Amino acid sequence: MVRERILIAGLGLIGGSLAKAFNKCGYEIHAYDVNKTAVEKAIYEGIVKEKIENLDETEDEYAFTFICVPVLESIPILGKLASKIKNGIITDVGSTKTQICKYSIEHKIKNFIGGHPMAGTEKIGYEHSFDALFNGAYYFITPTEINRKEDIEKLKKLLQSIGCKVEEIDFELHDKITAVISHLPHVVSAGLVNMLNSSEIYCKFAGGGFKDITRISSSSPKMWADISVSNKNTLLELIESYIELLKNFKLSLQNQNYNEIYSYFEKAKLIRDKIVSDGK
Ligand SMILES: NC(=O)c1ccc[n+]([C@@H]2O[C@H](COP(=O)([O-])OP(=O)(O)OC[C@H]3O[C@@H](n4cnc5c(N)ncnc54)[C@H](O)[C@@H]3O)[C@@H](O)[C@H]2O)c1
Ligand SMILES: O=C(O)C(=O)C[C@]1(C(=O)O)C=C[C@@H](O)C=C1
Repeated sequence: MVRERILIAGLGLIGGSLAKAFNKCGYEIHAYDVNKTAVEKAIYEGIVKEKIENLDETEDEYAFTFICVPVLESIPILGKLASKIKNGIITDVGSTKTQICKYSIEHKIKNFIGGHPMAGTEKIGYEHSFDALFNGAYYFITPTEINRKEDIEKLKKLLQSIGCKVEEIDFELHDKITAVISHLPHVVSAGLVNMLNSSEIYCKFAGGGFKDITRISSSSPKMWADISVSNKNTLLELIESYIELLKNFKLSLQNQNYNEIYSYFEKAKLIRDKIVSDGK
């Protein structure tokens, strides 16, 4: 029986995890990456069937194509792939959606549907990928007016088949939401680590609390620089709000207003406890 083919462009943590999940479901995976050793390892492991050397020579033979590279690299790759792939669905996994979706509209790429799994880790590269990464995770898709209904349904079904909870959302709203729950937290986490300035005494004694709140700072600098730049305006607004929030806390502390100080922590505890218990 002929297996449906999926092309993965960018075989790192996310591309590799998708490759492993789809391979398990019976798809034939072809992969492209500037890092040839990642693709070779995946072929050796039996996850990937074929290495694509040059995207300019891509055949129009894929039911689905996933672009899984850092967001600023994604648009040129979409441009190349869209000129080759006319039948199958092209999607991406980038953490920001406005730029790539606007590009697809401007260039009338009807078979492109933006996507973004709300699942990941702080690890980088194919060697850290695993097939269960998306199981039970929310997965945003950001269709636009140029997409065909049947393509949207096809992509949804594929993602559901690897355990994702698929949510359709407008691409600009997506970037506003993820700026709050993901992009600003990464900026803040990196800021807390940078506060240590590599000082030996701080690094030596940093304990569970510090490691918990800064786990995500071990993520890829390229990935986060790209995300920050591509969601610049929303992130700038949020940084202003966050500074305001810290200023208010500072004022409460300066005024020794115990009730306000208490409320700051109490409010956070209530919201955070609810997020955790709802997610169970
Ligand atoms: N890591 C996460 O938690 C997470 C979660 C959801 C979405 N994302 C998004 O997924 C995408 C990939 O992130 P990742 O975590 O897999 O990163 P990664 O660094 O693990 O993998 C990226 C892969 O892309 C390859 N690559 C980079 N530029 C390329 C290019 N121009 N052409 C071909 N290959 C190229 C790299 O060699 C690497 O193998 C990013 O857009 C990111 O925003 C990441
Ligand atoms: O768990 C982590 O390490 C992540 O940073 C994952 C995380 C997130 O911020 O929640 C990172 C970026 C994505 O676009 C989606 C998920």
